[in-house]
Amino acid sequence: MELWGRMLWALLSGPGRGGSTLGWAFSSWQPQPPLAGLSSATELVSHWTRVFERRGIPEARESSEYIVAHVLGAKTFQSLRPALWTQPLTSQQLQCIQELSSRRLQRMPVQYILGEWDFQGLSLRMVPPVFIPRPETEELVEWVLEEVAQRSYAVGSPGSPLILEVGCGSGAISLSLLSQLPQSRVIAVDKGEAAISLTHENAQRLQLQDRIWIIHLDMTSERSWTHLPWGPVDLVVSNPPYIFHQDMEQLAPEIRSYEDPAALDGGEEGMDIISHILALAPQLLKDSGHLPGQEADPAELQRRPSNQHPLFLTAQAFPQGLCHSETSSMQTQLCPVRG
Ligand SMILES: C[S@@+](CC[C@H](N)C(=O)[O-])C[C@H]1O[C@@H](n2cnc3c(N)ncnc32)[C@H](O)[C@@H]1O
Repeated sequence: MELWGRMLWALLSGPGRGGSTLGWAFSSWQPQPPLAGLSSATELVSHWTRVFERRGIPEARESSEYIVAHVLGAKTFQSLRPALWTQPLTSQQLQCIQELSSRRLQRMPVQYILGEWDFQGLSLRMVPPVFIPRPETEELVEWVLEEVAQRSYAVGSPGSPLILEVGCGSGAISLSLLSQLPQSRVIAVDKGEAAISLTHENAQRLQLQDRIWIIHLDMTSERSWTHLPWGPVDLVVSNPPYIFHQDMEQLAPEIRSYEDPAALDGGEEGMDIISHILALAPQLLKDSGHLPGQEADPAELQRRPSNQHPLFLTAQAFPQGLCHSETSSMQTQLCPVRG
């Protein structure tokens, strides 16, 4: 995950921002002949690190280590048995490393190249263009877990809490919550067909399909909320599209070329989806009387220099309403203020 923390900054900095020197590496890339003379994992990592560096690929060493480790059946290079570092690779392995590395030269994110990535200890399938879960989103899961731990529905009550996730993407948030809250149920919605299909696949893969209802739904459509199964919910959680529309062009090639723009583009003020969620929350939440977000002034949210607005709302009243706190250059959070 450390890779992502650093890689993400590079990705979001993008060309022309933060002194990035990156350009479109693949424009000049040509298929390369087999790597005669290179045979061990260590040599291959060094070779591809140099190639990536020369082509301005971010996280050159980490990228090559992940690729080589993956082909050798490990998650990280460090977790490979030391004997494998120096052992000659088969020609099939060499070929495979070359193919995967060529995708990295085309700026494909490592997560898509490997086809899987860990989130909250779960191994999730990753398929373009479904949004790759960011490490910051793990914090959102932690807040929800903290919140649930403080509420009575956390203990012993089957089917509780009932959680709605708006924009489930790969299913990262929903499935993490299900795996850590064995009594909970989740309704996961997304307007992207690829996202819905990947959430289904990840739910099956993790054997969590029995407690999740996955719905293909555009949450901005009028009729959308009349057909929710299981009635009003205890919690609404979302990591909605969050990039200001005018910043979309500035995104790094990894994001711009591979991730679904609909997962990123939050409209002119970055608030399109979040405003919808706040408006709908009284209908969606149990104890519909009180929406913790009522005190959140959308105008104030819009003034925030945010790139990301993860959010969760609960059915319980929080007298102090919502606070906004920025934990990194990447995100603004909405969280309940506790008394
Ligand atoms: C930033 S991604 C978050 C994905 C996932 N929750 C995560 O954190 O990895 C936002 C998701 O919201 C979905 N989305 C965007 N607009 C939507 C809408 N109007 N209704 C439902 N889902 C939407 C996108 O398809 C995308 O999967």
